[in-house]
Formats: sequence, structure tokens, C-alpha cells
Amino acid sequence: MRPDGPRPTIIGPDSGPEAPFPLRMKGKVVSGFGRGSKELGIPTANIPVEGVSWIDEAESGVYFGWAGIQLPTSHPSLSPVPPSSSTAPPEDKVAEGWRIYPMVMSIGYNPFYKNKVRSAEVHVLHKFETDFYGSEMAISILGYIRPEYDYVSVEALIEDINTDIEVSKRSLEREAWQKGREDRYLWGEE
Ligand SMILES: Cc1cc2nc3c(=O)[nH]c(=O)nc-3n(C[C@H](O)[C@H](O)[C@H](O)COP(=O)(O)O)c2cc1C
Ligand SMILES: Nc1ncnc2c1ncn2[C@@H]1O[C@H](COP(=O)(O)OP(=O)(O)O)[C@@H](O)[C@H]1O
Repeated sequence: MRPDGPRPTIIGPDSGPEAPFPLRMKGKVVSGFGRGSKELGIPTANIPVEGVSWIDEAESGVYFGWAGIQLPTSHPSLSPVPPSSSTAPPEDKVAEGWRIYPMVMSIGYNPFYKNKVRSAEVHVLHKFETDFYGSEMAISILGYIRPEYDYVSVEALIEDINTDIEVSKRSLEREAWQKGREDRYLWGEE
């Protein structure tokens, strides 16, 4: 059960991420249990964990970092990227539909829902006009926020996820953490 008490408002030192981060994984967005949007109002894009070398050793819990998504060229949320932006992917990758966003995610069994299989679920900190199932997504995890908990109610779970969103935004705003956006892995390169 979630312990009582205040939570840290920012994660990691101002100097930037520390080992073992960044932890990276990528895959096509698949469907989960359909609870993210409908029950919680917080959609989470699932990517398969099979074949991710570090996943078995990773602690279950909530992580944050950057996500690259290749949106189909017909996607209504494919807003233009200012070419002057130093953190945008290279122009050819922008043309292929790649965009970079901050993200917060959970890796584990979702104790509140008592899942039997381990999942990786990414909430992208951006408002999309439609879904992006089947899109290629690459993530670079830069820090660990907290363990997964069971909750007395769905409202208590939602409140903690909203705090995770704020902690992630605040942590990534710092200069040394913004550099993480320039990781080529985020636009599909090895
Ligand atoms: C940032 C974040 C934190 C989460 N923390 C927890 C948690 O502490 N306990 C839990 O049971 N589930 C947690 N979840 C998982 C939600 O329960 C999950 O996203 C929801 O069940 C939707 O599942 P679905 O996408 O497979 O439908 C978290 C999800 C996110 C995005
Ligand atoms: N900001 C967002 N972050 C993550 N996924 C989003 C977002 N906005 C829209 N989506 C879409 O919503 C889907 C997740 O919806 P959700 O209700 O959690 O269902 P499920 O987990 O069963 O697939 C993602 O796969 C993606 O296509």
C-alpha cells in the first residue's frame, strides 16, 4: 500500500542523469487492457518488453525520460517543428514523422490491478488528437521516481500519477536533462 507522507518534487542531481541511466527500449505501440484512458483518464502506450536485455533486472516502478514516436504522416497531431529548434530531430527524421516528447512510465505488474504479466506503459506528456497504435516508439529512461503501490481507490492512484507527471516535467526542464532529447536512439537509430 502507498505509504503516507510527502513525495520529492524533483528527481536526480542538476548535473544530469546518473548510471544506470539512460535505459533504452523500443517497439511498436500495442494495446493494453484498455484501462488507461477509460478508467483513469490517463492514456498509456504499451510497448512489448520481450527481448529488452535489462528489463528483468530493472526494479518495478515509475520512471521518466524522453519518448520518440514516428507518427504516420496522416496523423492530425503532426505539428510543424521549428527548424531552428536545437532539440528537434534531424530534418529528414521530422519528415518521416518522428517527434520527441517528455514521458513518464510504469514498469511492472500494476499492483492496483494485480496484473499477471509485467508491462511497460508510457504516458506521453503531450495532448494527441487521435491514437497512435502500431507506431514505432523509442524511449530513453533517465530516472526512477518511485516503486509501484497498491491504492485504496482509483482516485488515489490518479492523484499519484498526476504528481508523477509534475515531477517528471520539473526534473526534465533542467538543462542537463534537456540534453537527453538529442539521443539519436529516440528517432529510430541504434
Ligand atoms: C506514471 C504512472 C504511474 C503508475 N503507477 C502505478 C502504481 O503505483 N500502481 C499501479 O497499480 N499502477 C500504476 N500505474 C499503471 C496504471 O494502473 C495503468 O496505466 C493502468 O492500469 C492502465 O493500464 P492499461 O494501459 O494496460 O490499460 C501507473 C501508470 C503510470 C503511467
Ligand atoms: N498522451 C498519450 N500518451 C500515451 N498514449 C496516448 C496518448 N494520447 C493518446 N494515446 C493513445 O492511447 C493509447 C492507450 O490508451 P489506453 O486507454 O491506455 O488503452 P490500452 O492501454 O489498453 O492500449 C496509446 O496506445 C496511444 O495510441
